[in-house]
Amino acid sequence: MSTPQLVVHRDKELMAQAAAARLITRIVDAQASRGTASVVLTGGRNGNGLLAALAAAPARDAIDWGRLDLWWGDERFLPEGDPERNVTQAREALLDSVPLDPKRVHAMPASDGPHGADADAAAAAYAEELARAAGPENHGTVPVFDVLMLGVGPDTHVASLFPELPAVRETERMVVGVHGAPKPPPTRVSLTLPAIRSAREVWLLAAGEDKAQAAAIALSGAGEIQAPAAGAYGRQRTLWLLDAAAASQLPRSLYPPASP
Ligand SMILES: O=C1O[C@H](COP(=O)(O)O)[C@@H](O)[C@H](O)[C@H]1O
Repeated sequence: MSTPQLVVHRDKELMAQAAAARLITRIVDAQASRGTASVVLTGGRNGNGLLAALAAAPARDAIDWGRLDLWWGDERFLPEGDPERNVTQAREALLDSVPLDPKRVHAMPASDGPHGADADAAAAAYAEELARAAGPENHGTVPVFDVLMLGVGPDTHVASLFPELPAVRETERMVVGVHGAPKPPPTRVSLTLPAIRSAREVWLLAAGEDKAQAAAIALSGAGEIQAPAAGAYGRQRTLWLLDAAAASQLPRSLYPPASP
């Protein structure tokens, strides 16, 4: 488990631009050392803000897009092309404008896909896809992702792991169907905490006043069942990327306010 590090930016626009720059560097470094890179995307406002900032960054051309694997931390279980699906929003924000290898874009199944409306079967299929991509060093379960990004919900949810729901208690499976989510749509597919923790780096994104309480709770020693964001950490690094509004309720010991 890596201890969370905090980076606080002035506002959400700067946070998105700085996080995009950080992601470019991380991908380029991984491709230089291992030939490929793997990134897990998040849905939500902050995740999509980062992708849009990446799309606008001239340095995006430093990435070898054909040697990048993209995965998702969660998906809203809706028909293909639904505007609320995380992959639809990611395509619009960035993916449609860069030369990715379609075979390396690992979207989670849709509710009108091969598994029909069975979110549990869709989750099992995604777990198999992850297992096929995992090398022997990963013990055959999930790849060691270079960067896994998570938006933090106002209720401390990450991916589609909501407080107290069964998905956040999962310790064996890497991907689960989520039923009865408090945020629409109620049916989702999500990586579990053990899958999230297989990443080298986990980045949690939180911008805006509505995230301030969630960040304060998750970073103040809350349990992961009550505050799923508290259980999200990477093997080598756990990075919270915040804007000043989201950091405004953090204890002084974690983030001292700016001097007058
Ligand atoms: O529904 C979801 O919400 C969270 C957080 O989204 P935000 O808009 O409050 O930042 C997101 O991380 C997750 O991927 C998504 O499915």
